[in-house]
Amino acid sequence: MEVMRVQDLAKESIHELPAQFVRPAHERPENSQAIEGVKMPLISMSQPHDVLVDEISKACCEWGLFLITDHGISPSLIQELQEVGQEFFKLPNEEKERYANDPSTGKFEGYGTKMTKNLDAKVEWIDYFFHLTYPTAKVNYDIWPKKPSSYRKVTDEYNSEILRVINKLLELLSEGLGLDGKVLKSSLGGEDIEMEMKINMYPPCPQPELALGVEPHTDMSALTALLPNDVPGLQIFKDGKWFAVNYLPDALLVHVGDQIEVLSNGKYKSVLHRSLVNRERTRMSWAMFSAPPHEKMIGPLPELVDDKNPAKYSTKTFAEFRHRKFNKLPQ
Ligand SMILES: O=C(O)CCC(=O)C(=O)O
Ligand SMILES: [Fe+2]
Repeated sequence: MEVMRVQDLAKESIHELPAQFVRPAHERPENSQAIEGVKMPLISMSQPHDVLVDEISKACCEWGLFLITDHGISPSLIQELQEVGQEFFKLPNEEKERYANDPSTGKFEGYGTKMTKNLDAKVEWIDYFFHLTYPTAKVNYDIWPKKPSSYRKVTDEYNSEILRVINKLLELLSEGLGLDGKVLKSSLGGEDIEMEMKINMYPPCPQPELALGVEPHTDMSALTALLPNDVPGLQIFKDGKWFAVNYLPDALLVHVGDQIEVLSNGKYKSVLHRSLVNRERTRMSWAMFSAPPHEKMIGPLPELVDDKNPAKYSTKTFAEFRHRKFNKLPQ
C-alpha cells in the first residue's frame, strides 16, 4: 500500500494545508486555545519515600500527569535515544518504507502515518515508528530500525531504564491507594508487563492553527513515560480547559493511562491530551507505554470496591479493552 508520508508533504513547501488535515472548526487550535504558563506537578524522585507517595498520588488524582526529575536516566542516554530516532527519520524513503506497518491488516509495529479509509475523517499531522521493547521473548527485533546501527543498543538500554522507573512509580501509586506496593504491578501481569516505544515525528506544518499532531485522546496504557524535544505542543484537558504542558530538559513526563484509572476505580485519572504542531520546527516525542499482556483481565481492584464504593468500570481482558477503544465502542 502506497502511503503519502507527512514528512514528504512538508518537504514540498506547500502554503495551504491539504483538506484531509484541516480539523473541524471546534477542534482547531485557533478555536480552542490553551492556557499557557501553568506549571504541571514537578516531582523529584530523590525525595523521601513517604513524600513521593503523597506527591505522586496527589498529581495522579488531580492532573493525571506529572514531570519527574532525578529519575536516574542519564542525560547522555536521553540524547542518544533522541539522536537515533532523528537519524531514522532522515533516512531515504526507500529505506524507511522497508519498515512500513499496515494497521488495516493488524500489523501495528513499524513505520507509520495515520491514514483513514473514511473520507470525512480528518488525519493527524504525524509520522511515527512503533514497536514493542519488552518482554524480550515477545520482541521482534527484525522490525526495529537497523540504521543507525546503534538504534537497538540505545533503545534496549532506554527500555531497561524506563522499566525501572515504571516499577518504582507503580509501587508508589499502589501505596497511594493504601495497598501493598506490589499490587499494581502484579495486577498488570507482573514480569509479563509489556513496553512499547512510539517515536512521534511532527514535521513543520504550513497552517498549524488548523491542524492537530495527535487528536484528543487518553492513552490505553497503564502509565506512559514521554520524552519530548524542546518544540512545544503537548496540551492536557482539565476542568473544561486546555493547558499547555511546560517543557523541562531531561525531565520525564508521566501520563496516567486508562488501565491505572480502571484498576484504581477512578481515583487516578487517565488524562485527556492532544498535541499541536509548529510552523517552522519539527516536534518529536518518544512515548514509552507500559501495558498488561493482552489476555490479562483488568478491572477495579477488589480491595477498592465495596457497598459504598461500587465498581465504576467493567472487568475485561486488555485485548477486549483495546478492541473496543480502536473501534470507538463503549467500554
Ligand atoms: O507528542 C506528544 O507530546 C504526545 C504524543 C501522544 O500523546 C501519544 O503518542 O500518545
Ligand atoms: Fe498519548
